[in-house]
Amino acid sequence: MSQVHPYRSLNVPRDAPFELKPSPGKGWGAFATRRIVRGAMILKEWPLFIIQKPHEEITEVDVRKCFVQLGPGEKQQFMSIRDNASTTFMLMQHTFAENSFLLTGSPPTHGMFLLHSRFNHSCLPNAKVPEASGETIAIFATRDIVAGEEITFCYNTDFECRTKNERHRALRFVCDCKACLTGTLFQELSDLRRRLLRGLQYLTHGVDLDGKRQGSVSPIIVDTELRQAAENFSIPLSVRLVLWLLSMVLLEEEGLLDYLMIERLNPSILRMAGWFRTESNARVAKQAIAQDTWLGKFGMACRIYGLRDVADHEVAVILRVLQSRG
Ligand SMILES: C[S@@+](CC[C@H](N)C(=O)[O-])C[C@H]1O[C@@H](n2cnc3c(N)ncnc32)[C@H](O)[C@@H]1O
Repeated sequence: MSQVHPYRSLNVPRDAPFELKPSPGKGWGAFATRRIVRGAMILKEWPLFIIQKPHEEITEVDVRKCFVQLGPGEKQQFMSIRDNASTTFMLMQHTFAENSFLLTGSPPTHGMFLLHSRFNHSCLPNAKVPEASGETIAIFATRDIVAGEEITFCYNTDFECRTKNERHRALRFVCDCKACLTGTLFQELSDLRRRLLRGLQYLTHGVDLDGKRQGSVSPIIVDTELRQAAENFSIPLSVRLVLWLLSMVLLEEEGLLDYLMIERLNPSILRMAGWFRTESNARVAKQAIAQDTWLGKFGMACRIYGLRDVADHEVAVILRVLQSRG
């Protein structure tokens, strides 16, 4: 008689729109049992326990201290978690590291989430786990998901600016999503788009993804003058608006511009469009924002690309102050 897999003992809520089952090449995963519409919450979960420490400082002793305080059923659930559904973890510290999520707050807090950590990764996911602002985390559908489809989210927050090789190095496993399939046109374009997005992020934020100025190894912005303009925020407002809108176009083409990302980025774009003080620029910026599509907004904003604005100096000063405050 075949043995029941330990994951069968995990408490998936009865009304949850997914089931756990094997996902070829990825251990187990979560699969939709019915249609899930974009924006729907798929699962909200409380942690089994939390540890208030930076990730790299969490030790075996820390995890064991939490483990001994669990009830018998909870202990059994913790012990059921496998390394990619097959082998048991050698150390509890490893179980925690692979199956925990960062919760916002200070000091940094990590929670052990038994169900959220059963969802596999994709660089082109159909769901997202937004930054948590409390003890719970939740996963939301970022597009319509059909019954039977695997539900995935992206494990890292900056992957939209990382090429396939960079992503695989960070993941330590090989993803086989559409953006990772070597030898395809989509994959080649995906790498180009994500590399370009990293450059655009540098130009608009004045720092790289890690919040630091670029080093001399593998520079993102090669042109020294342009790099310095980015770093001291002296890029004109008209250029800044076009760069932001180009980022939105590229994210959309890549299939990453979900409603949560729009909610996060759009306020900055709207604010920026309202900063113009040269009347002709302000008019075009307003027209750009009024367009229905990101490509339309970008195309319209290009009409003022490179033009100076009365607000340029003031904007540079504000952005420098904001950056110095972190
Ligand atoms: C947090 S677990 C996810 C659930 C896991 N598949 C399981 O069976 O318990 C993360 C591990 O799942 C596997 N995995 C997740 N996404 C994957 C993907 N896109 N391709 C291959 N393996 C993946 C990797 O082994 C990874 O270390």
